[in-house]
Order: sequence, then structure tokens, then C-alpha cells
Amino acid sequence: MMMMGETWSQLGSLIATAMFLWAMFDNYFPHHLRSLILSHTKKLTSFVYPYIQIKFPEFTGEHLKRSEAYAAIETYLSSKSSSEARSLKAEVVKDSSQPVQLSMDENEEVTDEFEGMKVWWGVKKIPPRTQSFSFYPAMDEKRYYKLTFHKSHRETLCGKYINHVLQEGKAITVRNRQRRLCINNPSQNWGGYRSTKWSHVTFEHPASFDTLAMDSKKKEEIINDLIKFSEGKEYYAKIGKAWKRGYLLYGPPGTGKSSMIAAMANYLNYDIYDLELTTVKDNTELRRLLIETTSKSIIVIEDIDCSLDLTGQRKKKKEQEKDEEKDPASKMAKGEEESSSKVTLSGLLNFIDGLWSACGGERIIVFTTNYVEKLDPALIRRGRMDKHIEMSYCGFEAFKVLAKNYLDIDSHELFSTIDHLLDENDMTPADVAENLMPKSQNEDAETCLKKLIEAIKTAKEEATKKAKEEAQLKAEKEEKEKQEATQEDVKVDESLAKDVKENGVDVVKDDKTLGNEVRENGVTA
Ligand SMILES: Nc1ncnc2c1ncn2[C@@H]1O[C@H](COP(=O)(O)OP(=O)(O)OP(=O)(O)O)[C@@H](O)[C@H]1O
Ligand SMILES: [Mg+2]
Repeated sequence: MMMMGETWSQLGSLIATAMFLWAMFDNYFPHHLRSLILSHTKKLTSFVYPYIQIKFPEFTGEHLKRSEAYAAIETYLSSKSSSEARSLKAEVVKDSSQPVQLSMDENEEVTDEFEGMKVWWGVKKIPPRTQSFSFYPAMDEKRYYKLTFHKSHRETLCGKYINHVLQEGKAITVRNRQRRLCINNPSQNWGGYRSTKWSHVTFEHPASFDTLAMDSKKKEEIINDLIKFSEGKEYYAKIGKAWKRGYLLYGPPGTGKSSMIAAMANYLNYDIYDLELTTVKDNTELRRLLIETTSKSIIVIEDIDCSLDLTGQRKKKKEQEKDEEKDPASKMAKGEEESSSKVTLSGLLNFIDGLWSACGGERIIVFTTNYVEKLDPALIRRGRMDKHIEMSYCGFEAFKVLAKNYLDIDSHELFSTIDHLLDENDMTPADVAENLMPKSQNEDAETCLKKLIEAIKTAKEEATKKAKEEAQLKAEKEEKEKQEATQEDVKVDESLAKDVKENGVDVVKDDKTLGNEVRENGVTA
């Protein structure tokens, strides 16, 4: 059965040869008789060989570009080839998480089924026409995939099936794609041979939504939001909106903002572009960087409050100004610095919902901050940042996720104590996780839980002590200010009295108010 397509193909060739021989007798037959015979032969061929074949050559076009269809078919057939074919070829595919991709060798055949219809796939090699030396031997070795199916299935297989193969092939490539973490290069390194605006490494962060400790309802809501977005191509096209979504993650340090971004990327299979704004010179550079990001990616700007301040000017600039006050020499370079500090809030906003949105493909943009209240409302208004996600201190539900991850336990008698303690005290998931992690092999789950309880209690005591100290400091400061104010008043009174004594009328002339006071105090001019 395996070679069925092959056998039929040979039979087809035989018939074609016979037809050719018929044609050789061309001259001996009158024209009308000849076309009659030919039309009957065609019917006979189609009756004896009711199969259709489609070829997909590896290289196409004038410049012999590797055909996308060929690559997609190869990927699509990879799993079938590895389980059915006896002679296989292994190739390393660039940027793939799979060590090698297996494909069937020449003259092998695999079968596939689509809506109950059977098809045969084979790969063939066209031998090179010349034996001459070539710089591109791989290109000389032309191959093609051959699809064979019964003519009665023509309509479905030519349209729907081929479409399905190509789409699935591309989807598998995306799934197997090694994801990348890209970091923007400083612009002074942009010029030159083969330089790029982004450097990348393989993204291998293990965070996932399963390991992320947070309220399960909130987590589910975020996952659903991501699914809706990633499947929303038609929806976004319908409502006339660019296929983009903005998230603002805010919360104290160590509450899992960066882990959340990694989990999102892992969940959606997206690349991450970690955009460091402080090395971007101006809005033009920002645009150039963003235009080079690829589809299916998350663009991250961490600690947005540190990159831009409320007026849209760079924070760095403000700090420079402070330094300049102390150091006049640095003032000399001010003009230069100014021109290098021009990434503005409006530039960023224009990019988020301006023209950049027109470049197709799905992109998510995530801002993180520890201080949401510091951000400009223009930056975080709905529509720009579609979803605001608060990453908060560790609650009991989040703790249970961490306990499962770190200690592999779902319940324990100490859980209720921890529940109570976490309810009353703020502790970040990062701190909880740190305490739950066994430091040696002797530390079992109970020891770690006790360690956590101790840590929360200590943190509580420290927090109470700190609060007391702060209250005391505040009271002392207020008292000091009060005393200083009183001393200041006394000084003013004394100096006033002295002035009046020394200057007499002049003071009254100069200062009406003072004159009134002087008059009231009984010292007349
Ligand atoms: N919600 C969480 N779930 C699971 N692990 C967490 C969570 N929050 C923090 N952690 C742990 O703490 C470490 C630090 O967390 P992360 O870097 O995500 O915090 P962050 O909110 O981005 O902090 P920062 O504001 O300082 O950037 C992580 O490596 C992770 O192990
Ligand atoms: Mg972070």
C-alpha cells in the first residue's frame, strides 16, 4: 500500500508512452480520426489512472528562493515521516527548539488523511542537468514534494487540504521556534556592517501561570484575556483596531511582575523585547527600534516611572541638572546632553497608538512600575493600557501555589496559622518563596513552613518597631519645628524692637505695618 502512488505513477508513464507512439502514427491517420482516438485515450487513461498529482518544487522564482510551501510541507510531514518512512533525512533548523527536523528521503512515501480522503506524499529529486562545478550544490539538487490523490476528491484536496497543510506546517514552525529575549543596543552601535538594533539570546525563563503565585480568579482572568487577544485577529480587524494590547503591571518589588511577563511569553509562545529607554536617544530612535520588532512579541518597558517622569522629560536629565548645580563644569556640556535626552512621554504615546500600530501582527506591550500613583494619567488611561494588573503582597491562595511548587504539599496543619499571619502582615511572594525553599536536604516541608512563620513574625515585629521609630521621629521633628518656630518669633520680636529703637521714625516711614505695630506697642515716632 505504501508505494501505491508510485505504482500508479509508473502506470501513468506507461500510458503516456503509448500515447506518444500513437502520435507517431500521426501521419497515417486522417485528422478527425486522430482527435477521436486521442479523446478516447484520454478517457481511458483517466479511467485506468484516476489519480491527480501536484508538485511542490523546493526552489521557485527567478532567484531560486526556497519555497515557503515546500518548507511548510516538510514541517507538516515531519512527524508522519519519522513514524512511517524507512529512510530519513535529519536537518538542523535555525532558531528551532527541536535539535533536528526529520524528513523523508527521496523515493519514500507517506500517507495522510483529510476528512476521510486519503492522499500520498512523496519526495523526488530532479537530477542536475549538467555535471559542471557549482557554488551552490544544494540548489542544483532540486527536489519537489509530490501529492497524489483520487480525482473524485479534487475540489476539497486542492483547496482546503493544501491550505490546511501549509497553515499547520507554519504553525508547527512557530510552536517549535526557539523564543528570543531581545535587548536594544545603544544607538552608537547601530552603524556598521551587519549591526542590528536588537541583540538577542534564547529565552528560557521557566515561569508559567502554574508557578505564578496569585489569586486564582485574577490569574484566570488574565489567561482568558490573553487567549481572547491571541485569537482575536478577525475581531480586531472587524472593529478597525490594531492588533495590540497594553498591560500595566504594578506593585511593590518582588511581587512577581517580571515573572508574570515571562509566564505570558511562555503561555503565548511570544518573543520578548526588553526595551531599555535610558539608552534610547530620541523619539526617532524609539520609532526605529519598535518598527524592527517582530509579530508575536511582548514589548516590555520595566520601571516606567524611572525612565520617564511626569512631564515626559527624561528622569536622567533632572538628575543631571542637580549635578550641574554642584559642578559648573558639567554645565558646559549641557547643550549636548539636552539633545541626547529627548525620549518624551508624547513620543512614547504616539508610538503606542499612533502610526506604529499600523504595522501588522500581534504585539503586546507591558509597562511595569512600583509606583502606579506616580504615572501620568495620559500614559495609563484605558485604551492605551487596556488592562491594569495589580501584583500584590502574598495572600493565602498565592502562598498555597508556592507551597505546592516549592514543597509539593497541598495542605498542612500549619497552613491555618500562615493564613492568619499573611492576612495581617504584608510579605511579598518573593520573600515567602525564599523562606519556603529548603536550604539543605535535612529541611523538610514542616521545617520550611516553621521557618516561614518565624520570618513573618520577625517581619511583623520589625514593622511594628519601624512604625514606632517613625512615629517617634515624626513627633520629635514636629516638636523641633515647633521650638524653632517659637525661637524664630522671639528673635523677630527682639530685632523689631531693636530696629524701632535705633531707627525710630524711618522704620515707620518705610514700613506701614511695622509702624502700626510700633504704634500699638506704644513707641511713637
Ligand atoms: N507571584 C509570584 N509567584 C511566584 N514567584 C514569585 C512571585 N513573585 C515573586 N516571585 C519570586 O520572586 C522572584 C522575584 O520576582 P520578580 O522579579 O518577578 O518580582 P518583580 O515584581 O518584578 O520585582 P521588581 O519590582 O523588583 O522588578 C522571582 O524570581 C520569583 O521566584
Ligand atoms: Mg521586575
